[in-house]
Amino acid sequence: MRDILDLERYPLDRPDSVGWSDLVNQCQADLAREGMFNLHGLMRADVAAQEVARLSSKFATESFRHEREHNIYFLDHIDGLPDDHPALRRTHTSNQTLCADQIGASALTRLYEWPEFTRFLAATMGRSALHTMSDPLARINVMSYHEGQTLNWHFDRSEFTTTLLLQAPEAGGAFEYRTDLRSEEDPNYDGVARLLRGEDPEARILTLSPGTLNVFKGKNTPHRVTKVQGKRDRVIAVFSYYDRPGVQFSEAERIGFYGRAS
Ligand SMILES: O=C(O)CCC(=O)C(=O)O
Ligand SMILES: [Fe+2]
Repeated sequence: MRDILDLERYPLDRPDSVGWSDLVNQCQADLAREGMFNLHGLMRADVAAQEVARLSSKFATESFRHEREHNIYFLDHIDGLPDDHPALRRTHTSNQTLCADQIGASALTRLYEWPEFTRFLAATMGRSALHTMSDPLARINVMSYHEGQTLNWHFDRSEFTTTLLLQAPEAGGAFEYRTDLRSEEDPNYDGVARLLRGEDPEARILTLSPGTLNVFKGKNTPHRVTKVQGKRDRVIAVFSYYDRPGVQFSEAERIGFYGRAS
C-alpha cells in the first residue's frame, strides 16, 4: 500500500506499533470533540490525480446525474411530523456519481478492501470490527461536482461516513456540518428547521485538501457540500462500512441515489 498511501506519516500497516496507537488515540479524541477526524495527505497526491484522470472519461459518459429536490432525511414523509413542517423544507442537490461497479480495480478499491484500513477505522470508532458493504453499487462511490453543483443538507444512513478528496475545486465546494444536531432519543425537528434557515451558530465549515481522509459521524450530524465555484471539478470518493457484514441498500434507495437498481 506504500505506493498509494503515506504510511510513514500514518502507520496503518503496523497495528502493533506505538505510532499506530497514538494515531488511533488522536482520532478518537477528535471524534469525541468534533464528530470527525482528518488524515491530511493519506493518499499520495499523484495517485489521487491519477484516479481523477482515469475516472474523468467515465464521468463524461456513464455517470449518474444525481439531481433532485429532497429534504434533509431523503424521505417523503416522517411519521409524526406534518408534511409542511419546516424541518422538511426541500433543497436541491446536483452532482455526478460513479458506483463501485464502474470504478473497477483501482487504488480506491484497494484501499476500501484493505483489512488494515478497516481495522484502523474500527479502532478509531471503538468497535471490534467494521465490514465492507456487499452492495455492488453503494460500497464505493466517487462523486464529482462542477461549477454550481452541490450536495445539499442531509443525514447519512450509516453512522460513520468515510471520504477521501481526490480533487479540490478552485473555490466553494466546502464541507459544512453541524455536529450532533439530533440523537437517537431526540430528532430535534426545531433545531433542524433552524439549521435550514441558516440560523444555527454551531454550523462549521471545513475545506478539504486532495488526499485527505475524512471520517465523520454523519448519521446525527447533518452536512452539505456548498456550491462549487470555478472550472475545476470537486471529486471525492465515499467509502461505506457497517458494523455487520452483508449490508445492502434497498432497491428504492439505489434507484434514488444511482438511477438504477443493479
Ligand atoms: O462530498 C462530500 O464531501 C460529502 C459526501 C456525503 O456527504 C455523502 O456522500 O453522504
Ligand atoms: Fe453525507
